[in-house]
Amino acid sequence: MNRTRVKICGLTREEDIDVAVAAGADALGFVLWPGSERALDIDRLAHLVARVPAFVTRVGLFVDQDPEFIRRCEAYLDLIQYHGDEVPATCAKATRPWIKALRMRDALDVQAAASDYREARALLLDAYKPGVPGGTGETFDWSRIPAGLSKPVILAGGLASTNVGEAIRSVRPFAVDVSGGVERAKGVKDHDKIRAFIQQVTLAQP
Ligand SMILES: O=C(O)c1ccccc1NCC(=O)[C@H](O)[C@H](O)COP(=O)(O)O
Repeated sequence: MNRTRVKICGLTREEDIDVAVAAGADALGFVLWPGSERALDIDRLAHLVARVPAFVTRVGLFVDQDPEFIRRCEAYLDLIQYHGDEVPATCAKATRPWIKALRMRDALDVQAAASDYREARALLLDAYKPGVPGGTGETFDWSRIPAGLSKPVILAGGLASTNVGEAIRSVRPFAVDVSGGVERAKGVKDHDKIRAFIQQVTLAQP
């Protein structure tokens, strides 16, 4: 069984990046969608990613945005996270590897989505809240995740140090993704919460 990877999302500050890296984060998420309170512009993205060491994945998060803008951001990113209603053909415009976030609304057929988004490197499964594309801080019913999906699962939505161990034991995801659960305010990470979260992931390994 592989170690569960950890992505810390919604980073906006240098010191939070340093703590996440030192604590063992595998991937760091940067929100490039201007509707978010955690949003960065491209200059700030360039500045922040300059301190990310080799072998830590720089992930850019977009919500139904102009492919040209995404293209310009790609210079600073290793992986694209599509977090809106992008169809597979739109996702395929990226020149970087990409993942697709799926919000777990009742009607969603996860198996069908896994085959539709066949070029995705993973599916990020997140809570569904009408009118909010992501970063809701809410969990969803993990039992809705089908076994044997053809894509690696990145589990997101309302995770924190208090529930991530249970989440890993019940879902066995490829990775877990957290934003609000390691914050003290939107875009301002709590360093103790980051360390506690990654410690609980480590403790949950079989
Ligand atoms: O963080 C945002 O503001 C955001 C805005 C629009 C789409 C997605 C957004 N964030 C996604 C994430 O931070 C995570 O991938 C995931 O949704 C987990 O968030 P949380 O429930 O806060 O841990």
